[in-house]
Amino acid sequence: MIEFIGAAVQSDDDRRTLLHPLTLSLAERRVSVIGANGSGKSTLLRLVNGLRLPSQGRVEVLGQDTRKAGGAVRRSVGFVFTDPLSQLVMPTGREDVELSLRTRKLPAAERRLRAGEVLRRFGLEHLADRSIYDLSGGERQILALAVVLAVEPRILLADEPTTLLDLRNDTVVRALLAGLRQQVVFTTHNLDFAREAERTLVIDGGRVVFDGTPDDAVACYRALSTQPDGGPAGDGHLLP
Ligand SMILES: Nc1ncnc2c1ncn2[C@@H]1O[C@H](COP(=O)(O)OP(=O)(O)OP(=O)(O)O)[C@@H](O)[C@H]1O
Repeated sequence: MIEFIGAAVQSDDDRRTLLHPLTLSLAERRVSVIGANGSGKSTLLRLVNGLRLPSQGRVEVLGQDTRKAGGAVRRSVGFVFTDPLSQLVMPTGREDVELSLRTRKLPAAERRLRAGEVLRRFGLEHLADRSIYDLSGGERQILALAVVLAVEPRILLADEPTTLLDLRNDTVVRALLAGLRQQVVFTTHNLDFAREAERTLVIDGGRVVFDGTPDDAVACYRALSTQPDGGPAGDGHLLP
């Protein structure tokens, strides 16, 4: 369960509101977040794992305040970035998975064993000892997911996880995310992918302007995108 309680974000110089005060709870297993470039989608995701702290209000994840219990929140919440190279820090995939498992304080031999299991589960074993720079964008994206999921976070945040992928890898990553038992909150510009969620938020100018079913949310987003003053459509829950 993720709870925003009057949570708002100001820019670092305090001159812009990046996210207006937001109060809502997310308990669904799949939640998508859509909206124009720069509308605040990543900002909202970053609030959930404490990468960003709210300027006012608070965010609670699994009952823990991201400000007061940042470490515990980050242990429960995995984050996959759009660009996998921004989070793959070791020369090879195997080392990256092993590094991720270090946070679980396992002995080295067990880490190596577990890393092998994870790489096998994600179909990456044959690539595990190659330089990450020799992998394709899709292979890197799946590896980044494996690295994050190796420690079995209870919630996964994925920021445009399919943006860099071709059709085949897009299908692979979407199927992988669909099969996870974790709660997954993802941002995307792919409206078909957004529809695979149970609930969709539409963000516009730093405000969650619509919260409802994916189909209604997509209709709302289309209306916003085509008419300068287009309003939300459908039966979803409008937020002030
Ligand atoms: N630290 C910061 N200081 C000032 N402005 C910021 C900061 N971080 C983000 N922004 C701005 O906040 C706005 C929202 O950014 P955010 O990355 O959340 O958008 P987004 O909806 O994820 O966009 P995209 O679809 O392009 O990835 C943007 O205008 C961005 O430039």
